[in-house]
Amino acid sequence: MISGTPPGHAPAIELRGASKVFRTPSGASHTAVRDLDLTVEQGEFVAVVGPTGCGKSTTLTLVSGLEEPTDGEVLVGGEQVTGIRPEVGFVFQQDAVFPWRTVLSNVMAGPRFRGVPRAEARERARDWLGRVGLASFADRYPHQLSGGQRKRVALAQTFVCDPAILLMDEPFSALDVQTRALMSDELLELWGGSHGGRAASVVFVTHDLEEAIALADKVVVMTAGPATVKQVFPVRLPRPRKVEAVRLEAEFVEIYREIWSSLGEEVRITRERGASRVA
Ligand SMILES: Nc1ncnc2c1ncn2[C@@H]1O[C@H](COP(=O)(O)OP(=O)(O)OP(=O)(O)O)[C@@H](O)[C@H]1O
Repeated sequence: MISGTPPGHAPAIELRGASKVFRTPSGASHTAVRDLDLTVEQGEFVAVVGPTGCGKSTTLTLVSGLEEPTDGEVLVGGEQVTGIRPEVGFVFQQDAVFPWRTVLSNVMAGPRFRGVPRAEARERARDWLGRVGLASFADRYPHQLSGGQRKRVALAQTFVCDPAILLMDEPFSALDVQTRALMSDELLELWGGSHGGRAASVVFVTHDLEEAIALADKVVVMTAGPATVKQVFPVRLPRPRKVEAVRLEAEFVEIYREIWSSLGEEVRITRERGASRVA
């Protein structure tokens, strides 16, 4: 797996002084993201943590092209983002599966939508179903699967489109702790073999600091809303990693402590604001 942006190449993602102001139904304006600078190098796995409601999802929607920044710039591969781009894949908390389609048909849907001939789409879908351990579930419907299996379908659906960039918004938060650890390991394996073996560039939003450290090359701590980058922590734990094992390493515990003291402060600010609003 090759990671990092080669000289002369643009980073995978760049946000430069990006801000997003929403208009609320009452007509007031709400700044969700303010003056945010963030760079994700090619092949880099970046985890984003921050207090609830600070603007993490909004940051992802700016990169995805679903929303435009009110100010500043958002670039993907050195180009201004003006809409949804084919090389960007998403995995969200809710599974984006079609309930009336079989697992195979769900995984084929992305390539078919992109004009891949049916036979080739089927072959690629079967290949990815094999890689996520669901080869024998191809004919099932989503409601006949467990939460973890549905999440695997969602991963296969995303990776089958060979994304250069992967945006993940709390993808495993609905899963139990054990399944979550398993899925994190699987994600790391799939990521290593993604995008023709060059590894996709990932932005992974999570509330779980352990998950963030176990997965990422760097952890970005956001401020209490409006979101801006407070601090960036490189995670130099060796790869390949197994999340359950890596958690026990002294270096992991050390970096956890450091990031938590940075993040905890923002969580406290957010809580105090909430309390003063209630009061
Ligand atoms: N379309 C919208 N219109 C108005 N306000 C919005 C809109 N989308 C988000 N917001 C507000 O912007 C802020 C940031 O929301 P966002 O979903 O980005 O936070 P988050 O950090 O992802 O939250 P959480 O951790 O709880 O998932 C919140 O106060 C939210 O209410």
